[in-house]
Amino acid sequence: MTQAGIDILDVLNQPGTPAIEESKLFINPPQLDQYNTTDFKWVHDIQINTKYLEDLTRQFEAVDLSRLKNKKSLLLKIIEFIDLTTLSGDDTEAVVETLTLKAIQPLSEELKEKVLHQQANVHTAAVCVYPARVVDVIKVLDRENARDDVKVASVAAGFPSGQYLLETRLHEIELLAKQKVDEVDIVIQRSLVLNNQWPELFSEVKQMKEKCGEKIHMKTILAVGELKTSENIYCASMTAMFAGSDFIKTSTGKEKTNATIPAGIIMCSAIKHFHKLSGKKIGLKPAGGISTFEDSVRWIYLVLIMLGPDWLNKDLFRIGASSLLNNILQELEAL
Ligand SMILES: O=C[C@H](O)COP(=O)(O)O
Repeated sequence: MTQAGIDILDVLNQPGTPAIEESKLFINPPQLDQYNTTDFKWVHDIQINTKYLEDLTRQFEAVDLSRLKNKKSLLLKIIEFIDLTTLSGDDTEAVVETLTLKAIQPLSEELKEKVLHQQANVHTAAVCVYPARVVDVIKVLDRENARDDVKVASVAAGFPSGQYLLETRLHEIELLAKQKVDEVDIVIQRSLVLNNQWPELFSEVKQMKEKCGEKIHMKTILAVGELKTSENIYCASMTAMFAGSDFIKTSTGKEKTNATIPAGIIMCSAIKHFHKLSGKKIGLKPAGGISTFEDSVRWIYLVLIMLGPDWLNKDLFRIGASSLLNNILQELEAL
């Protein structure tokens, strides 16, 4: 991309925009009408065209995003996409209080004056914590009268490994539902993918969604860095969506490899296929290692190109991140 001042929503028509021929992502075009959640035979026909995936990844990574116009509104938009996260063993009530206040009011008075003028305040989409810290988030949101502004999200289902008995994992979600969280980020048991136990994966995720009910949005973390193949990422994405996930999420942030562009391409393709099949729009949440403006814009751009502008709202797109917000604030200060 060589022109100066290109709006993110104009990039579709710019030279240098990756021209996606989605069917080329697969060696044989996926037979969507064969997909089912009973015998899962279709899984064996999925074969990703690695060379095309590499080409596309290169194209996405080569796009020059440094000349985007209206950086300020893009930075503010990114704040609204963030699930502001702390997932540490040493999280305390005080740590979570500070984080939640930051989610409610990320901009200092001075910065607000500088960049927002008379506009309404900006918040992050959610605060995301371990189950034991949910109570701390709710306490602050209630006290600040901000329960409608920022969602309460908890990781669950034996996060981050998923290596707990199903009964324990389901019970954890049940307890979170009683605490009235808005969103639950469950993690799958990777062994079910690695051993091709697709009906079992479907059944587990479905039971988890049943514990969430309709009101609680369930984001399913695939831990793509541990799924070994692109085919597994695609099939796990489809299975999670068939099982009722409202979002699919790349990573816990604890794997050696977290959110990557090739995984994002495959997940977007699965979301597109699921939309074609069911008419339902499922959200995407890249998470893990996303810490800069450039990282975030690249994901926004990927979603825009692969899924279209309809997906660029916080009901369908989130960025899970612990350190991104501070960097975005620094970028705003530097404007
Ligand atoms: O879900 C969110 C991730 O755990 C955050 O990962 P991060 O600490 O690399 O930003």
